[in-house]
Amino acid sequence: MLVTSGRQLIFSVFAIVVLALLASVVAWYMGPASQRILVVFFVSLIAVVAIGVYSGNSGILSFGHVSFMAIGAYASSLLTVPAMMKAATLPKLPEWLASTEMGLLPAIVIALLFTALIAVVTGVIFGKLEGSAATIATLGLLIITHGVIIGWRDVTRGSGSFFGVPRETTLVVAMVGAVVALVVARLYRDSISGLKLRASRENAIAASAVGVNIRRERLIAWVLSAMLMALSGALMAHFLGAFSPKSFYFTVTFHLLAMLIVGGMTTVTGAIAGSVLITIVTEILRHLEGGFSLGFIDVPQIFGTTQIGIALLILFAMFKKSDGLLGLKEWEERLIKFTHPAVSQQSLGAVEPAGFLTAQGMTMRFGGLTAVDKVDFLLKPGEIVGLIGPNGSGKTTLLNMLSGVLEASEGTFKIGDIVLDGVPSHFIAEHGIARTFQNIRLFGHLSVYQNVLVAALSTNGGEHAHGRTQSALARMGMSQFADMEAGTLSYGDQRRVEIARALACQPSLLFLDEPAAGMNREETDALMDMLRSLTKDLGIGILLVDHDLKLINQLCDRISVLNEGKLIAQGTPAEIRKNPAVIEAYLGTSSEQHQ
Ligand SMILES: Nc1ncnc2c1ncn2[C@@H]1O[C@H](COP(=O)(O)OP(=O)(O)OP(=O)(O)O)[C@@H](O)[C@H]1O
Repeated sequence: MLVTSGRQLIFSVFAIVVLALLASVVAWYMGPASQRILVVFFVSLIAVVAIGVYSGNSGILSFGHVSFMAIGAYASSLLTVPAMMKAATLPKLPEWLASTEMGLLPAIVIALLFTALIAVVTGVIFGKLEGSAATIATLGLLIITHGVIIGWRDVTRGSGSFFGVPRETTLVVAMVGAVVALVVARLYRDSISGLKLRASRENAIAASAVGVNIRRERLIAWVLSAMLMALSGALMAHFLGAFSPKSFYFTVTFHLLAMLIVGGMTTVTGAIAGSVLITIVTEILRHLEGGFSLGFIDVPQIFGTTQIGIALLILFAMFKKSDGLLGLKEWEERLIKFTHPAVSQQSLGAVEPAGFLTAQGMTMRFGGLTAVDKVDFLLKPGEIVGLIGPNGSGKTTLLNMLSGVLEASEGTFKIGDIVLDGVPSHFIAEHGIARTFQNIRLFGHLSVYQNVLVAALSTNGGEHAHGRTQSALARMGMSQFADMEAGTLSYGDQRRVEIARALACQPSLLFLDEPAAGMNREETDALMDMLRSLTKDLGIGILLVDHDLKLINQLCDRISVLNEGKLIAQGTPAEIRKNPAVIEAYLGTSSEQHQ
């Protein structure tokens, strides 16, 4: 299922096809040299968008994708090289492979499936890593694959040239391959999976907290991009007719990443622009590399001019346009307004009868510091419980444990009968607990609508996702901001979007970490009315962390008080106001002044 307007996609696909056809016709008229350049461009473009599918959407730069290109090249070549040639050049091949002689299309299909298999295995392993650790792991993949290819002589001819590959990648074949890859990448970007992955790139903790299973989404992108890389590798092999392990190593990795980084990693438009630019620059510099004359001065041969030129372009992009020349939006997203589907709004009440949240002995240690110490806690649907305490008393840490953002050092907690100890936060969101964050965690470069839609799509099986999204935005008074980039909103509006996003999960329990921070008195009062209506109309239970004691006193049915990680009091606002331990630890000498 797609999450963008059909009009944008139709324009995008139309433009891709027209541009590819136009370029092919022009190259056809210009002769064989231009055709060769265009074939290499198309095949490289497939690889660039392929890396973009994973790196652009997940935000994890991959140095290892060229491995899949190599696997595609060797696999499809082994399946297509004539049996006689294999008998002469690869005498130790297993019999079934030695006698196999396929056409290009079936060979590519099998090569892609084989690559997908390897990608599933490596993706599951790498999925455990985050950020730069994941990037370094992909570098390891490149080096290991290269080593395996060199070492597996009986099948690959080791470091020698693998030749005799049928040259079947014509201009038309390369063009069709590129169009397919571009359309797949474009559709993936605005698929449900693509949107969830882009949300996780913006903020992984928040994405998980609204129900996104980040590992699963990364794996999907990894496998899809690996298959596109294999397509590129296979087409390259069948264009060159001969290649070696060196053809799929650092140099090509550098070129492809340069195209992606310079153009813009997150969009298909950026991948195309970067590929065009780097191809043109490479062609120009290749001609100049051997030395040239400016008329009054002869410039001598400078070894590595092309690489230096490309590296300078990367540096320029990093300094001046860190999101790439084309930025973070597709061209059609800039030109064509997204119209939200007209759907009936949905109730935001929990689908299933909600259970109590019960927590016992919750403890969190950070090294020698015990931030939360054996805290018991209860939250029922339909009630509002305040959690207060001086700065650093452990409120946010407790909330993080109960929402799966942090794994407790000790203690157990459950919603209804479902034990939630040690489960990831997307699992907790799927079981009816939604939250907001003290330091706002929106998906800054996604629209307000997309921010909320991600949550709706990731919970309750994604049912009526647009209806829930529109209901949540309407309830928070944010419908008119739906198309704005979330990161551009004012502080107070961002907090409202965060609450709308949490509501779209149809939670039975809602944790709010300082929701009134950054709001003026009027806005805070409006927020109070809204929170009351959530408990009254929808039966949602709210856990409210805030330093605004007026808000807490007026709104909460019960209050729990933490001090230095320990629960020092629980009771109604009236009881808490009179509690001597609270007065001493938190309220100072007089409780009245805080009412
Ligand atoms: N990831 C962490 N690593 C180490 N120490 C941490 C971490 N998170 C919190 N702490 C420490 O745990 C203690 C409790 O912090 P926490 O943020 O939960 O308090 P809080 O009551 O929410 O404070 P505030 O009202 O200022 O938000 C503090 O001493 C804090 O420095």
